[in-house]
Amino acid sequence: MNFNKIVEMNDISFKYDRETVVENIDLTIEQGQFLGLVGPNGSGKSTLIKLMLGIVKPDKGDVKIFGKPIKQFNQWEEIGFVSQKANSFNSGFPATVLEVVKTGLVSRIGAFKFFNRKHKEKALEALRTVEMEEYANTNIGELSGGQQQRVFIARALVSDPSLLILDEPTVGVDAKHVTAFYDLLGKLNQDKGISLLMVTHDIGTITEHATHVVCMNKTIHFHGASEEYKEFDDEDLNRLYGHSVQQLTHNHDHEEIRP
Ligand SMILES: Nc1ncnc2c1ncn2[C@@H]1O[C@H](COP(=O)(O)OP(=O)(O)OP(=O)(O)O)[C@@H](O)[C@H]1O
Repeated sequence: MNFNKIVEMNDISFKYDRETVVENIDLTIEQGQFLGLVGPNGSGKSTLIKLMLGIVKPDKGDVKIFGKPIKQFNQWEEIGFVSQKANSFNSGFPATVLEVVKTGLVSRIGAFKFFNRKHKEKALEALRTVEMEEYANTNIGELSGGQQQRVFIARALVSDPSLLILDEPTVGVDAKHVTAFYDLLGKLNQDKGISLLMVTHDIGTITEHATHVVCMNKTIHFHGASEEYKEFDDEDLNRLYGHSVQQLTHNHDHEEIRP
């Protein structure tokens, strides 16, 4: 879609019950950006995404998607979303990879319409992009976590989104496949022109790949170019977050600990 600002969040606050978990957030995602969203556990990252997708409504502030107030926005095929738990199908799940990817077209063609040959081609093309075409007829549950994650990216890509949002996509992905996964994201961003927002705890790796980094802990403490973030020393980071940067780390075994 031809509008430079994909997402605009203006002075957003949100609370579950009585606890405010997102406070006074201003955030814009522009076409072409690859944003890494980092912050400690429970800092509101997933909630921020829910606010962006209209899954929860802010108590204060407004969200615009492609310049339209979120309430009026209805072209949701423009925003692809891969959730944290996408790669957790067990081996008995009765759907092939191709069938899973085709469900990504439902918002475009309607839930009760039939898939045709064109849709199959689209799904195969998305699988080619993530280098999983050869598994089209394999049951999704037979794939590894990393392979399943690629399939879910294909499902999000099949409707040609402008922005792909990924919530901790490397959790459960074998460490040796994480590099290839980032290469895939780089290809989507640079070759296909898809904007990316990725939630991660892997600060070291994300700053190597993303164009921009957003650090949040209820509110945004830093939003700028990855290059700028990489210049920070421990003291700068402690000042940014108001506490030790160690609190930014997570206990996933395969993830890096330090920026
Ligand atoms: N549905 C809910 N009802 C009540 N509180 C919630 C709900 N979802 C999240 N929270 C709380 O809101 C806060 C922010 O949670 P959120 O999941 O957005 O953080 P996060 O940064 O994504 O965390 P993590 O890195 O652990 O995934 C946490 O304190 C969490 O316990």
